[in-house]
Parts: sequence; C-alpha cells; structure tokens
Amino acid sequence: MSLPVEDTRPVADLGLRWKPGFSTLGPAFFTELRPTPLPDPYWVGHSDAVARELGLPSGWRESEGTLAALTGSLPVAGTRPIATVYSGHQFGVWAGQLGDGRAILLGETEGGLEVQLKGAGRTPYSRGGDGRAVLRSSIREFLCSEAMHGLGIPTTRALCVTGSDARVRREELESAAVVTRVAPSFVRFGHFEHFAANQREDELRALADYVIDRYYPECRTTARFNGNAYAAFLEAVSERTAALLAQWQAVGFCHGVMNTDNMSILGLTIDYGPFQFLDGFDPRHICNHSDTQGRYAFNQQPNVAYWNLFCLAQALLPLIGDQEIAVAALESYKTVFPNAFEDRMRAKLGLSAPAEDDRALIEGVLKLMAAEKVDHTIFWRRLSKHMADGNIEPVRDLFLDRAGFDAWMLTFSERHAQSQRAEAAELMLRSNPKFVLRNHLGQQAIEASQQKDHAGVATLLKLLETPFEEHPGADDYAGFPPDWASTIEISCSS
Ligand SMILES: Nc1ncnc2c1ncn2[C@@H]1O[C@H](COP(=O)(O)OP(=O)(O)OP(=O)(O)O)[C@@H](O)[C@H]1O
Ligand SMILES: [Mg+2]
Repeated sequence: MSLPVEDTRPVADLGLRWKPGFSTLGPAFFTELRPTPLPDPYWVGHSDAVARELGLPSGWRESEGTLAALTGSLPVAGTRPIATVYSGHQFGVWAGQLGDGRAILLGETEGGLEVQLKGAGRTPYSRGGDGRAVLRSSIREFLCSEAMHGLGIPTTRALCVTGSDARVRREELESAAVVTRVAPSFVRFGHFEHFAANQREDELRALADYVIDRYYPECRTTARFNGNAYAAFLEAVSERTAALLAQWQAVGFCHGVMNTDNMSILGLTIDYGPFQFLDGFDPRHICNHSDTQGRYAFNQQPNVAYWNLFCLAQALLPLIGDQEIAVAALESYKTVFPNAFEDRMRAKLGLSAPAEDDRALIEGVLKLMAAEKVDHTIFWRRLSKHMADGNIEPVRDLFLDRAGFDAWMLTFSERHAQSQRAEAAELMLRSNPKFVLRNHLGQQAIEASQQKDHAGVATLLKLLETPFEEHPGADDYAGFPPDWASTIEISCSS
C-alpha cells in the first residue's frame, strides 16, 4: 500500500475563505481549468474598497504570491477555477455558443462574492480569441466598474488591474492585462439561453433553481402568477433591469454592446467594453464604432433591454409553461422603467415629490439640451450649483437658444416655488455627479500607464469613487472634453 502523495505545488493563500458556488451545478455548466500565466506581472491599479468588501487582509497586495495568483501563475488555495458556458444574441442575431472565452472564475468567497480573472488565457469557449485582454480596455473596465458603484448604479466590481509587458495583437500590438472582477454572480441571460437552445430542460431548471434560491428566494413564496416561481423570477429580473436602465439613462451612460450575453441576471452593469458617458447630450449617440446600424445607440437602450428580456422569457418558457404568463411577467418593465426614470430625473431636478407636469418639465429640458448637444454632466451639475447659490448665468451660458432656456427655466422655478432651496440643492448635488469617466480622462490615464506611470489611474479612481463630492483642486477632471476627445475611437476591440 502506498501513502497518498502530498501535493507540494506552491499555492497562494489570499487570506480568503471559499465556499462551493456555481460549480455545484455540475460539469454541464463549465470546464475546470487553470489560468494561463501572464509573465512578469505588475500592479496597475487597485481598489481598497473592493478589497475590504471581499474581506482581504490589510496589506493584501504585498502578501506573497498575490500578484502571481491574480495573473494566473499560482493557484489560489481553496479554489478550483472554471470557465462557464453560455450562448446569446449578439446585435440582434442568435450567435450560438459563446462562454467565458477569457474570464476564469476562481470561486465564491464565504461572503458570497465570486472572483473572476478577465483576460486570464484561453478556455474551451475562446473560439478564435487569444483569451487575453489589453491594458487599455482593462483600465477602462476597472475604472468604470468603480465609477458606476460610486454613482450608486448596480455593477460588477473590480479589485485590480494587473499588467504585463506580454504583447497581444489587436489593431496593433498592445500590452496584456487582467482585471480581477467581483460580483455576487456573473450569470447572464445567455446562460439560460444556452440550455434552452440545446433543449436541455433539466439543466435549464437546475440553473433557474440555483439562481432563484440564492438571489431571488422571494419568488418561491410569491402569490403572483399562481405561485409560478419561474414567472415571478422573470418579472423580478425585468424589474431590476428596468431600474438599471433608468439609472443609465439618467446619468448618460451608453453601454455599447447590449448583447444578451452581456446582460446580468442580477441587473448589474456587466462587460465594460466600448461604453461611454455622454459628453454633449445626443440621444442618438452611438459609442461603439463597430455598431454601424446604431442598434445600441443611447436612446435605444431601454428598448434593447426589453428585447433582451424577451429572449430571456423565451428561454424560460419551458419552465414557466405558458406563453401568456411569460408575456405577463415582462409587462411590468413598461411601467417600472418610465417610473424609475422619472424618479431619477426628478431627483436631478431637485424635486422630492411628484407632480402632474413633471414629464413635460423633464422632456422640455432634454429637448433643449439635445438641440444643441449641451454637455450632459456639466449642465446638471451647474443647475445644481445654481440651486445652491442662485447664480443662473453659468447654466444659461451653456445654451445659444437663450429664449428657449429662459422659458424652461421659468417653469422650473415655478415648480420650485414652494421648495426649500437648500434641500433641493442638496438633493441635486447628490443626484448630479461632478465627475464621470469621460473617454478622454480614461484615455489620458491609459496612455500614462502604457508608459508605466500608473498614478493617473489612482487619481481618477479616487475622484470616481465619490463623484458627487467637490474634490477641490480637481476641476480639470470636471471640465468640457478637449477637441481631440471626439476623435477617440472605441470599438469592440479589447
Ligand atoms: N480575446 C478574447 N479571447 C477569447 N474570447 C474572447 C476574447 N474577446 C472576447 N471573447 C469572447 O467573445 C464573446 C463576446 O465577447 P464580449 O466582448 O461580449 O465579452 P468580454 O468582454 O470578453 O467579457 P465579459 O462579457 O465577461 O465582460 C465572449 O464569449 C467572450 O468571452
Ligand atoms: Mg461580454
């Protein structure tokens, strides 16, 4: 009889405790694998807030093996990494099987957070891709994840970006990086579509049960839809998605690739690719240069989300069992979205209670802004300041159509006749951010990082984590975009 051989391969202990999570679903849902090491890695940026949320010990970045573990060179003690399989509709067309082609899930912490390495090498779902992510897009994803969180918008989070001088080919050669992402779950609509399309009802049901039990337990006991838990689940996802879209539209966030494989089942913003915060307010803005038809234009996003929910409904149909019930479960999107959007816009206008003419007031100002592509973030912040200090000129100066602006302003002031100005100003200043991750700000930090100066990433992170605060001395980050900003081309290349 031989004694069991002790596994003496080195591992990194991140100081986290792990529990069984997605992998309990079984091998039909993923492939076990190890990340592919990125050579000679270095730190590019990190979030102490996410580290605290995960429960990482202080000094976590200094502890031995952490950098190597987060760039795939060392296994993480207690984890069994996997890549999951999903499918999806891309640009309105069924794309068949996709899956984590470059994201590898390390596992789930005892605190219920999944940790994933994006850009960690090829997987069985990479198709033609190299399994890597470039530094440029990794910095954008890292900063925007944390910016969205700072704005109070549901999102996957990012612990850090780790880079390497290893080169990967996109339009040109670029350096590679990994984003360590964190979320309660990375399950997408596409995971459900995958098993539905392959007529694997047992797996479809197992996945739905897993997600409901963990994230939507209230669906088990609901009286809605005669106690049909799957219909209640669909309705809950629709409502979370509607609330998310209301937040995107109110802040001027354009996602850029709202394919069904980029739609989170938890209503989180996921996959920061060609996203953009609007500079000038152009409702038809298309941020993704690969989106030649404008399918994902800013003002299309709420409809696209509904279209995507319809795909999810079709996938869940075998479980729901009745087409009419499935359609009914989607119905609330049509009221939750506009109501949530109006709530957000009211807050931006400093109005704490609804009134009959609110919609006209909101549409009126958006129309004025659109006519001249007035800077979205600057307009709202200046309007908030005006509520605080009474000075209207900085807002008025943003418009050429002074008469149009004055007419709207009159209605706005009348609506506020009974308001406590200080209270209204306070509401506006915490609803209208001073700082958003504009393309040119990200671009400057990226270019410095590509030259090994990562200070810009840290500076931006600090501002974006608390975007409603003034941050004296940082006004340059809150100004109009420079002329060259409009020449930045953001595509699906990442
Ligand atoms: N460089 C790459 N290597 C391998 N697969 C890739 C690569 N880039 C994208 N993919 C895969 O192509 C599909 C669509 O890509 P998409 O850009 O939506 O996602 P992503 O940015 O890779 O990741 P995520 O949605 O996890 O944020 C996904 O299956 C993705 O894993
Ligand atoms: Mg994606």
